[in-house]
Amino acid sequence: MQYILDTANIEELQEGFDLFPVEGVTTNPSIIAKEKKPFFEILRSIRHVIGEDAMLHVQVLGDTAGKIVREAHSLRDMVGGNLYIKIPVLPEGLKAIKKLKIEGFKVTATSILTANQALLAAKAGADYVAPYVNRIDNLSGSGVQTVADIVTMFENFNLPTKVVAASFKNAQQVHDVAVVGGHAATVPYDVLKAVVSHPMTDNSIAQFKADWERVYGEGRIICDMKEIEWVSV
Ligand SMILES: O=P(O)(O)OC[C@H]1O[C@](O)(CO)[C@@H](O)[C@@H]1O
Repeated sequence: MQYILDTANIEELQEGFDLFPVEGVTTNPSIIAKEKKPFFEILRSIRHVIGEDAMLHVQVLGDTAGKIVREAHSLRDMVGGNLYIKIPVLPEGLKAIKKLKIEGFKVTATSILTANQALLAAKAGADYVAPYVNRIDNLSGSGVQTVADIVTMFENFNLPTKVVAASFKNAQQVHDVAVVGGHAATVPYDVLKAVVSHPMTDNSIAQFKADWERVYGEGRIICDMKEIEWVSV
């Protein structure tokens, strides 16, 4: 499963890309608006931090296929790199996906709440579909089951489209999406940190350190000959 960071915050992206095996970034208008800076300035800063090869998924705002296609062209000109145009899965969005795929754009279909919507987006040519796990859960549905259904549908019909599950609020949702074969998960940075953390891991490390320090003093191993000899005495 690919891990993607769901944030436009530059400090989070610098730290997240430094520490974690993340392969890209997703944004949407709400995530961008939180940063309170000019749109293209934010996107260019993100591209600078993550490099040209990492995926950057950027959502359009247009409500007709024509407007969406024009926005996609501007994004390609102004941001570039490994760019995915995020398009909401409305009828005009499906039309835009078909047009943009003919022009060679990479596309992520977003705002997906049902497996039916995901299948239509895949048939239109989307590279990724983004079902909203937590928002589905909040409507008494099962976000994870929706992801599982989409994965099954794509397998049934041999579709190359990948599922990038989105809208996560906790680590268990990320776990469950991986178990059902979601190809990617786009997660806020705090959720990604929750995925790696466990209190017993911290306890174990504290215990190792205390045991070491009781015998050897300062807790460190440095790999030059002097230290190795010292350690092995
Ligand atoms: O429910 P939330 O946390 O607002 O998430 C909505 C999701 O929509 C997306 O735009 C889909 O890619 C993500 O950026 C985000 O995870």
